[in-house]
Amino acid sequence: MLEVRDLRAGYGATEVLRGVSLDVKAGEVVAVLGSNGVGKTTLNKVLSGVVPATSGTIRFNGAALEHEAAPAIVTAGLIHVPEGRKIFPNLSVRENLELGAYCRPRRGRAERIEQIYATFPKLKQRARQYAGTLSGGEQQMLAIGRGLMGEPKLLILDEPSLGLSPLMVEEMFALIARLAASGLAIMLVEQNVVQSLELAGRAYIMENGIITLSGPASELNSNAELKRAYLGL
Ligand SMILES: Nc1ncnc2c1ncn2[C@@H]1O[C@H](COP(=O)(O)OP(=O)(O)OP(=O)(O)O)[C@@H](O)[C@H]1O
Repeated sequence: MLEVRDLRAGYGATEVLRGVSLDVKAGEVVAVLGSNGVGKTTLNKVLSGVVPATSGTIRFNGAALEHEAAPAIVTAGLIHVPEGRKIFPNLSVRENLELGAYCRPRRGRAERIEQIYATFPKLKQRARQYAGTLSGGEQQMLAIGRGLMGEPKLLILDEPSLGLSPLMVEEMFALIARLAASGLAIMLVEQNVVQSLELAGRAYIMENGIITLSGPASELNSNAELKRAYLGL
């Protein structure tokens, strides 16, 4: 579904991605793991058309996306739920959800919102509240719900567990597992290594702008030496 080859990008003279290659197949959960500052968020921003690639290719369901702008990428079904949620605090929960569908036809939008409410009952309870009044966990759910409103074929989740209480982290991973069970392809970019490896089918480990290791998540999870060497666990 997603095929990234030798992707390079950065900010000004600073190259952050130094030739990243990875794949996500239909229906797969793929974890991209790595410590602070290795370039995970930059990768997500390039994949979603926010930061331009300097070279390399991004193919999504056969279409070349490396030169496309964000709206075309969203329309193609590659949707990024950003780190830090980036909800609109002064809009209501429902308005935030509606904005997630801006690339989709109006028809069917109300039904889609009802589907999101069925997945996230708390968002229904708070539909008319300002999004800024939600708890951190609820805001993360809203950000994911807003992403789902765009009808993703592949959902990129950037650090969905960041800043949440341990209980909320459990809830968040359970939610991601439910989304994956529905057949949605997910690229999970996380620092929460153990839970991500338990959920994902495959994983990539990123260090200093390149992928240094990849393989079945269960293999990485059961190899203490690899975890120590690559993930500092
Ligand atoms: N807008 C920017 N301008 C200049 N440098 C940036 C910018 N955004 C990120 N960087 C730098 O790029 C490098 C990679 O950052 P990035 O956010 O992609 O890493 P990350 O792996 O997602 O880390 P984190 O988990 O902390 O978000 C860092 O050195 C960071 O300082």
